[in-house]
Amino acid sequence: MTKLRLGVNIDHVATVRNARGGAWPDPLRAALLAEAAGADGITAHLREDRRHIRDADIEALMAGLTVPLNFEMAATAEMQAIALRHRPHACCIVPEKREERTTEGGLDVAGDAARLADFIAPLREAGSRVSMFIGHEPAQIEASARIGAAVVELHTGRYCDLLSEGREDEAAEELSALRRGAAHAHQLGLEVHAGHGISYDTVAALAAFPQVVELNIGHFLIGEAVFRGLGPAIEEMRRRMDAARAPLGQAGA
Ligand SMILES: CC(=O)[C@@H](O)[C@H](O)COP(=O)(O)O
Ligand SMILES: NCC(=O)COP(=O)(O)O
Repeated sequence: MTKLRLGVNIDHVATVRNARGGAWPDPLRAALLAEAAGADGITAHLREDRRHIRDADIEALMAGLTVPLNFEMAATAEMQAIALRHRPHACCIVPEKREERTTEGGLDVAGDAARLADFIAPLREAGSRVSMFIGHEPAQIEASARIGAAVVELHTGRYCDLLSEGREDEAAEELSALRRGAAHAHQLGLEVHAGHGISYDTVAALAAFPQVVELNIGHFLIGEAVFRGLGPAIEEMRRRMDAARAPLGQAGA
């Protein structure tokens, strides 16, 4: 059985660094600490506006990491050239708007399938696993499979927001839709990941989806690190993931 992997997103170490314009805290140092605490991979999103991660961070991560890098990128020519230069383990194609506070929704793969098929082909040929960051709608999942993506990452932000707002019935509906989406994607031969906004309160329900093999978690962990340290914050997330997975017989497998 496949172990549920934890990808730690270190974007918001860079957010803190950039607030003062210097070099501290260093995202690579955070990534190496995350590795030591049991992260199976590191995720970093090089936004077009460079609001957190910068080009030099990607270079440092590529040179310094021993676990795989999941490079989050918009479907632009600039980002494609950067990905082809670095050839990260994975390229996750995300929608991006400069005016958004965070990634607001999933990529419209169904509405832009021909362009995205052409866009991801060189990334695949360069050896990166291509992942589409999408919502749980069947049309988006089916289009991701059709264009040749290896992976889909389901956007869990709405579920996490609804639960933290106490809107439990709506959260339960969203969770069911995510569960159906994970099963549908798996049936189509896609590897299934999930991420965005995941916290200690929301991780168990998502880790319990048997088809999900990777969770990418960042903002909550970097915030929690202020209180308990990055290593312990990650170890507690890992413990909760394994506990949720144990009934499926997949913990530590
Ligand atoms: C795609 C995704 O979910 C993450 O990369 C997230 O977007 C990073 O944080 P920001 O949205 O704050 O840049
Ligand atoms: N792709 C989602 C991710 O990398 C982490 O998102 P968040 O936990 O920072 O919201």
